[in-house]
Amino acid sequence: MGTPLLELRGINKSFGPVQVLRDVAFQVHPGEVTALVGDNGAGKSTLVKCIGGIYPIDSGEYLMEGKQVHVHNPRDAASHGVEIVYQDLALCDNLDIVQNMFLGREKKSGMVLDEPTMEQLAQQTLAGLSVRTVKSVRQQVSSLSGGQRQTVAIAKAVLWNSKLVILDEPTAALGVAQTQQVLELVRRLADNGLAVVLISHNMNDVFAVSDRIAALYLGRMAAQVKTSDVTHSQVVELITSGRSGQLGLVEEGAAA
Ligand SMILES: Nc1ncnc2c1ncn2[C@@H]1O[C@H](COP(=O)(O)OP(=O)(O)OP(=O)(O)O)[C@@H](O)[C@H]1O
Repeated sequence: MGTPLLELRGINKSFGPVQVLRDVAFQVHPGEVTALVGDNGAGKSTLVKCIGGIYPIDSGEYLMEGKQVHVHNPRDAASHGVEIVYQDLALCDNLDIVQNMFLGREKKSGMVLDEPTMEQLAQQTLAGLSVRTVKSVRQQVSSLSGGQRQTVAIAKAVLWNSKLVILDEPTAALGVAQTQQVLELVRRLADNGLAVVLISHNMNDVFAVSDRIAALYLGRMAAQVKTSDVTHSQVVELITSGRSGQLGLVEEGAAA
């Protein structure tokens, strides 16, 4: 395996007296989907927010393409090509797809908004992701289905020359067919060369699209394994007890 796109070493994060992340190591490779799994409260969101610059890390190293970087805020993270699609999607219902994709980062031609360029870039991005479910980029977001909204949020994230896209439970609120479409899109992002992190509680989704699985247990990285090397039940064990056979945590922290 080449140099990881993102590598975290020895990450610690506390909120007051509560240590939420302990000595966490995490690697994400370009062209791969890495599933980030763990029980409620394991620390997945906190880890992702540290990667995205929303929470400062207390200690540890953050490397992009092998070089240490300092990420203090979301803008720093974006400058390194990191984009996060949160569960609430942060889309504005009263705006259309183009307006949403460029919200806060509008392109201008002189003093006025460069609508033709933004429209063209939005179309190109959706076409590049082989998205055919959206009829017009001038459609209001309020008129879109849950799956289409997720697609727009993902397209918005890849519009900015991103290298790493982190998706927080993208299929949580979707039906079967829409879940399938979103999973196909997730796979396509990686096949286009992006590094993708997928937070998911759904083992079927994890096994359907991921190349690797990183399992957090009580704020510690229990294991990071190739998906093809493990079974569903091993991953469930890693999630629930931090250990499965030879895999996982050994000393305190593991229930086994
Ligand atoms: N801002 C905060 N202040 C204090 N404690 C926090 C804060 N954010 C998270 N925590 C605590 O950190 C732990 C990990 O939470 P986190 O949300 O990262 O877990 P998670 O794995 O994403 O869980 P879920 O699957 O339920 O979203 C929890 O015990 C939570 O209560």
